[in-house]
Amino acid sequence: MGRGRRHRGRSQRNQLEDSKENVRKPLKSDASFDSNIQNRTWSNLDFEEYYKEQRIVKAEEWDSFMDILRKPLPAAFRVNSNGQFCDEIRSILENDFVKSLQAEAIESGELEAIKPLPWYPKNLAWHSNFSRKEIRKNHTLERFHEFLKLETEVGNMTRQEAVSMVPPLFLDVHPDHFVLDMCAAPGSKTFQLLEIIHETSEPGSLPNGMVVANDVDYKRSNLLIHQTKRTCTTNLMVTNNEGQHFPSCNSKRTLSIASEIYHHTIDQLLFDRVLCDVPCSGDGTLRKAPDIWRRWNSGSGNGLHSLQVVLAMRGLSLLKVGGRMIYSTCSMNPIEDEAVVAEILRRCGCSVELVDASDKLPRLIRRPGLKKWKVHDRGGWYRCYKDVPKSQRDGILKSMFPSGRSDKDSTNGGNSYEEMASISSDESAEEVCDLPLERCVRILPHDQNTGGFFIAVLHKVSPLPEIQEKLNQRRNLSTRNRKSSYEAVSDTVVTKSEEGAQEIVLEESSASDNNGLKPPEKESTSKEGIIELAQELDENGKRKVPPVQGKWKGLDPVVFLRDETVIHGIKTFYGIKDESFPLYGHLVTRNSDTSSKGNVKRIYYVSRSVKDVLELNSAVGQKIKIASVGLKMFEKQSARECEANSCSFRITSEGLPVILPYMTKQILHATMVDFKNLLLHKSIKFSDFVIPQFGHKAAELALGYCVVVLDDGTQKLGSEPVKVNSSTIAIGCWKGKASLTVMVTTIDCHQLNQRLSDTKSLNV
Ligand SMILES: C[S@@+](CC[C@H](N)C(=O)[O-])C[C@H]1O[C@@H](n2cnc3c(N)ncnc32)[C@H](O)[C@@H]1O
Repeated sequence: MGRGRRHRGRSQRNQLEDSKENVRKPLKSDASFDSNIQNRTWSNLDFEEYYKEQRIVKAEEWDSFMDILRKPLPAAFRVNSNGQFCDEIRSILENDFVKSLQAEAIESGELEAIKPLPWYPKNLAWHSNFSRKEIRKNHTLERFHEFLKLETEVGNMTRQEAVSMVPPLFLDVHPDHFVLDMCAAPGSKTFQLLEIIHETSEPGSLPNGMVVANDVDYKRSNLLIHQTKRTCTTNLMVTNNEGQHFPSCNSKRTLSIASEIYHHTIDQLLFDRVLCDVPCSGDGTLRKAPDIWRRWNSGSGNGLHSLQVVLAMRGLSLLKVGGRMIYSTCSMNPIEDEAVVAEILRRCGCSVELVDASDKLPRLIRRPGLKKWKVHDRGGWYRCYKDVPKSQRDGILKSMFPSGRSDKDSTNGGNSYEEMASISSDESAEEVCDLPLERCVRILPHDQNTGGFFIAVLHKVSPLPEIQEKLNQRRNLSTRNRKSSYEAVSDTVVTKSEEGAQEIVLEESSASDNNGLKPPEKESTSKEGIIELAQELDENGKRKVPPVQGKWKGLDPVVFLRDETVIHGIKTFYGIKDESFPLYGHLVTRNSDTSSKGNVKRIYYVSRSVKDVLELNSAVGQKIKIASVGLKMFEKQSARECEANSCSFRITSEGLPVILPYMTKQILHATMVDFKNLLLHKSIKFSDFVIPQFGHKAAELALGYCVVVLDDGTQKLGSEPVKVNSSTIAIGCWKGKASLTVMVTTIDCHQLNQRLSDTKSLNV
């Protein structure tokens, strides 16, 4: 059991393989050069000229900087802190692999042992540096590689670039926070955020907070959904809005008739924390994506600057006063980094502060943000905006310069926000920004053998200036049509105006297999499909609750399951009491036909926080485009299985850890020997169990889904809920007429069996 368990179907694996950028290939060592890579170009003169001119490192460091960029990136991975076997895995890394590899390194003088990242808390993140050739030659490395492969496959470990692990650690997330991850796919940082949200939760208890993981790109969101499945969380909503237009769902502002009909407890969606990890040119990832050497030019950074500004501004609008936002990129380019931060500080005036994060993660080597830089395009270098010819001003914006001023601004004195930044006294010299940009965090590859990264921590101290809110809206509108060089942006979905809140679009949409996710399509604009809720009156002249339909074409609607027969059937069969684990109001489906005779196949459980946001979203006319929500907890059994019992839904592997503490029926307690036999043989006749009483108890259960809990001596048998703690091990099984059959994937059975063999402390 535990959060680490999940199924992984073939189609999902194929999707993973099909994915393109930013998604790691499964466990081929990053450090391995195959002949293909060796033949690639590992230089780009424009890149060298650009960064020399920007002085991102001192002249005497230049060679070390360039040398490391041409070396492959060490593989980095994290032990999932919510995984059930987190402590065991860390101990295997520290005591088994580190020691064996160190001994061998001393003997041969060649190998570098795997190492924990010194700045990552609790020794939970590691990196290793070896090639495939070395794996083939060394038995311990081969064993380590297999271990990493298996633990990643079953969800106990995650591959993630070291520097990409930093932003969630700077965000200071608490379990009761509402967190928005604005540009979230493929989801490695979302995974970390969820781990923090769940950090202090006892098994079965749900935190008050939640994460909204948004990404405009449907395919990449699908990867995120797959990746975060392993967290077994009910506190996640995956959305497909454009970040710069992410709705705040202000139900007070929208004159929505729907808000009279839908009950909602929060009246606006504001966040305690926002992670704004924007699309960028990505030259900090050169070591893992050497193709960038060939493609690099200064235009990509310039082309993304304004999108990055509007994304960050929207993030700040959605942030609660007192909240914190991280702006981050994996680019080393000041136009995408400091220039964006300077522009948002100018726009927000005193309402937003740049936080000095130098006391955070003291062992992480970082450099201060730049205070001066220049802008480059095909026409050459510009030191200030007034040098930019009129013909170039479409592409080169004044916000890209350290002062953020045009010539005209400086003669007129600028506006009150822009006065915060000034140009140096010598007008003809290079501009220097006097905002405290040194508080930004630059991570350079040669400092600790990583990729490059940029982070700014922002604190909202008061509401954004009203004028700025209006400007944001105008700028958002104008960027809506502007083409960005980032390919994902070309996929933008046209969103509706505020009036959309009054409309519900009646679009036919059928059930899909992936929590409502289907290929992306535009929000439906079919006129025939739109009905005004005001027209929907019943025979007594009262407004009827509208039929729930999908507003977003291509995505199934999220519908609360209200069917008493289904809910009662589940509660009775599994012995779940409402007061301990409320189902009503927390179950949703992605199919508008929720009658018991209808074709509801999957039922998702949502936390209280997610429920509140869903209700608010209904009230404002479904402005949030929801790709996936909650945790798949129940799945319809096959027709033959259904015949067997009164409840036609079985519990999913990912749902089991959450619901098990509240189940009082369909539970068996097995000794180690019978438990291991089940994992090994998958199906065992009642008469063949080693402990005959176990076989008898199994035979007495109702036909259908049941749970087998490994008995560690602490369980009281009877109708009490199972005493679940972090070391409880349980699997879902099918109780047939004569046998018990395991309903867990082969790889999960294998991994669990191995873990049980390794864990000597368990009672056998
Ligand atoms: C640097 S990646 C994010 C990586 C992610 N935070 C992680 O840790 O796995 C940037 C993401 O922004 C998304 N994106 C691009 N334009 C966007 C927009 N206008 N709104 C929201 N997401 C956008 C891209 O699809 C891409 O997945």
